[in-house]
Amino acid sequence: MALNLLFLLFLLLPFSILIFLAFIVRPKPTKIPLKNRHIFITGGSSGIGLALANQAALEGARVSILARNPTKLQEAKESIKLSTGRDVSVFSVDVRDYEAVEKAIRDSGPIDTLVCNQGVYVPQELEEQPLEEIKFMIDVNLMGTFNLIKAALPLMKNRADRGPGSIAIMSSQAGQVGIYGYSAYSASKFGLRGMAEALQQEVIGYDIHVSLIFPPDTETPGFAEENKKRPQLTSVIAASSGAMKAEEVAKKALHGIQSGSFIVPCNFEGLLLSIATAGLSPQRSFLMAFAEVVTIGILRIAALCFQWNWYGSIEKWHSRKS
Ligand SMILES: NC(=O)C1=CN([C@@H]2O[C@H](COP(=O)(O)OP(=O)(O)OC[C@H]3O[C@@H](n4cnc5c(N)ncnc54)[C@H](OP(=O)(O)O)[C@@H]3O)[C@@H](O)[C@H]2O)C=CC1
Ligand SMILES: CCCCCCCCCCCCCCCC(=O)[C@@H](N)CO
Repeated sequence: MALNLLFLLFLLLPFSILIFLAFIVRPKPTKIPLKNRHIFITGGSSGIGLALANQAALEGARVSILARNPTKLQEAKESIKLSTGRDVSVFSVDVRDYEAVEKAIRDSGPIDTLVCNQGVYVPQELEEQPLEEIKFMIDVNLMGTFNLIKAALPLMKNRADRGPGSIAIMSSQAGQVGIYGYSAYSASKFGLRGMAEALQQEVIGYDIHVSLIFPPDTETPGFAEENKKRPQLTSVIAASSGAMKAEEVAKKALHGIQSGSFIVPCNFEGLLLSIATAGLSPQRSFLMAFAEVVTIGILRIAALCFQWNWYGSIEKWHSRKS
């Protein structure tokens, strides 16, 4: 009996510690507003970025968008004007060009929320993929985001009494788990996570909150292109998490950004994936921290089942080929 009680206490220990900690370190919930504040969205002329720009404009934000193609930017500007009645500023810039990025950010005025959403994806097996394509993804997705943040930070830090700021980075579920055909793309997105974890520690003192967004496959013009040449196995494995509409992803992303969450999953599978891969990333919500701690074990089992299933598909695919 005494032994049973001791065992029960032992089991309850992690929960008791958590509840105790909740009382001392109660994290204050941040609300990072959009209304009348400046949000700067890269890749804002298409897909998820365009949906983000639209919804932010609807919420009363001052919106700037940046992308390369000026025609697509103009079309985006007109479509946002039509659906929200608001004017957005457009900047035709390649994120790989640091000087041009710096100039656009300076010209756009003080930024409250920077959304680094530009991204390119060309899936292929590493052995077949030309090095130029690998470098292209690393340069646009990872280095481009370094360029943006490096240019924006000095100005974001000195926003003088404008309330909390935010830096949001568009990753992908392929930035939480490596997927067949995505060696370069996953590397670029995993890289963003390392950067974001370090950056959050560096900028919290200026009341700037970093958010990493992890969408599954999302119906966008870029995805339609990708789908034409995606290896079959990539599609089979990615299907484990279903597909979303750009508007749904944008809605989840804006909600995550406004609540100052570090990890922002977009669908149910994404939530499980985020807990299974939480690692040492920060967590502001006590409720989520609690959920993470109690479900992590069972989610590791689920993760292994997914992996076994994926390796099964890979094996089947090889035996069918030979
Ligand atoms: N769709 C999906 O399935 C998923 C997408 N994501 C991520 O979401 C983000 C947006 O994807 P999605 O909406 O599908 O993409 P789209 O291809 O539809 O749009 C990409 C946007 O980025 C811009 N862009 C691309 N390269 C550059 C560059 N070098 N400099 C400046 N702007 C650039 C494009 O404009 P332009 O070409 O004119 O420069 C366009 O506005 C990406 O980071 C992607 O990795 C994550 C998970 C799933
Ligand atoms: C513990 C339980 C785990 C639960 C489920 C795991 C499912 C993982 C699926 C990963 C899908 C990756 C899609 C990437 C989409 C993308 O980025 C491209 N379309 C290019 O933009």
